[in-house]
Amino acid sequence: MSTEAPAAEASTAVPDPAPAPAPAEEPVSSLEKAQVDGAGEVQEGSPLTESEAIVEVKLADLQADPDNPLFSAKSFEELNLSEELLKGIHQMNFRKPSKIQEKALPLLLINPPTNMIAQSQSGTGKTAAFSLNILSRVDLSIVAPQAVVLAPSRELARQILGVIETMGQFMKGLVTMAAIPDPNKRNQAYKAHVLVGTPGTVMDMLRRRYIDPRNMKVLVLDEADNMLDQQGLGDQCSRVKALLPNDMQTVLFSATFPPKVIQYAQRFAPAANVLTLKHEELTIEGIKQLYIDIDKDNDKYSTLLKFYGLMTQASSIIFVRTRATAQELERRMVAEGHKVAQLSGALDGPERDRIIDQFRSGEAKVLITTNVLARGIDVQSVTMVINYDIPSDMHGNADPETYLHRIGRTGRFGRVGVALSFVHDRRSWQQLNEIANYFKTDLHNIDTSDWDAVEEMIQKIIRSSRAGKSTKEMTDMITSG
Ligand SMILES: Nc1ncnc2c1ncn2[C@@H]1O[C@H](COP(=O)(O)OP(=O)(O)OP(=O)(O)O)[C@@H](O)[C@H]1O
Repeated sequence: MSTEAPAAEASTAVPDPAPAPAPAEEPVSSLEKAQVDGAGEVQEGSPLTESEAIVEVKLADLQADPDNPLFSAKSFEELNLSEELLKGIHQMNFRKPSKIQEKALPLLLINPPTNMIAQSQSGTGKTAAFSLNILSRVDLSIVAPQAVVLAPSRELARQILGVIETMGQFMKGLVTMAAIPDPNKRNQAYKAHVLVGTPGTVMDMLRRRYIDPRNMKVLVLDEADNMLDQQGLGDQCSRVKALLPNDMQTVLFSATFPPKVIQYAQRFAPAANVLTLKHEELTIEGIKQLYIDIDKDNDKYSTLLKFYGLMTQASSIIFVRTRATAQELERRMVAEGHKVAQLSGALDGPERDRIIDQFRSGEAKVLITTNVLARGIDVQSVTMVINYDIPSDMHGNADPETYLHRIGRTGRFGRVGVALSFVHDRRSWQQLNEIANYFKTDLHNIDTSDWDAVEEMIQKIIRSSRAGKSTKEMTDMITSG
């Protein structure tokens, strides 16, 4: 009986089916399956080719601005990385480290290894920071697990695995494996240097001795606040840690560390170097945050349809609260001839893999999903995020952290994006206000009296690059729409 924690989504629908006993994956590259953004692969025929080129050029400006989270004073060459890793980074088209990479890496690479708790805005390259540490510490002559990364969803685990494989492609003999639920593969030893998985599967595999803990050196929790704060996931992470050697380097990364979690995080990773940010510093300037005031709940759907044309210009994600809403929206939109895909924890693993891969490849441009994909998913072509339901907790209180992670699916590493939130009643209005106050950020109302103007304004944002533009200039651009 597997113990995978339920996905972080409101479950008015069926609970997660109990996944089959955890499965080992073939130790083959999952690169064919997982797109790895930043790997320098040309997206042939992609409508984004032009804007990708603009981002390349403008990135240099952003990385030269000390106030920008992408800024760095150093080069990758100065960060004490091996030749193989520098080649991997070069292959991924990374020119300069971001602030978090520049700050975290020297501390992570110090010997004896030190724990770390690190926070940095969404889309600023945290994955590369912890992956470079792992790959620097792996001894290739021992083919046994030496590092394990835990992530809250199978999609994120597969994505991180893809990044590690691309980054480590010049390390001869490197073997990596995913530890995520897969009913077709079971009772198989994890003979790999690096594992990336979901906490329940990793826990099961350690308990059943398919993962040998004896050579383990590094434990990473990505989206650590979420993993430690969620009841099921938190327990599983603690159990994994208890089954690993005591002297593991424990590394916790996230864009958000609410105060109530940080103390627990410090117990989980004792004596850690801590890099944190104020919540006012967390919003990304390149994400234009808009909201639309809808009179009646019933009009939400017809309002959504008005944005369909904009949604399909590049890629978009529509976030809803429950699986049932996700399914319902998909059904209605498909019935009306729109091309949309839907992913929630109600689907089985292979189906989820198929859908996220379709979305990454651009085959599906509009994805309807729940909070299960709110965190970590990196698809550079996402220019629009729609909060069809404002993120809230089980008591109906605003959930600013989830809002930040959701909107952070766009505006990745210097790109521009639009985040549009639907407000339809007093409660959703209060929730959005709370979120705006929490981050001390301005949200702009969309004037629905002239849809052509709305469309033109959003088009302008999607096409523009924020490089060199101050917040004020960007704000003027929106308000002058
Ligand atoms: N130094 C760099 N130069 C250029 N691109 C980079 C660099 N570091 C990372 N990237 C790219 O930036 C994107 C975002 O990186 P990543 O997914 O690691 O962000 P993150 O900080 O983990 O975000 P989130 O908080 O949403 O999980 C990826 O496409 C990655 O390839």
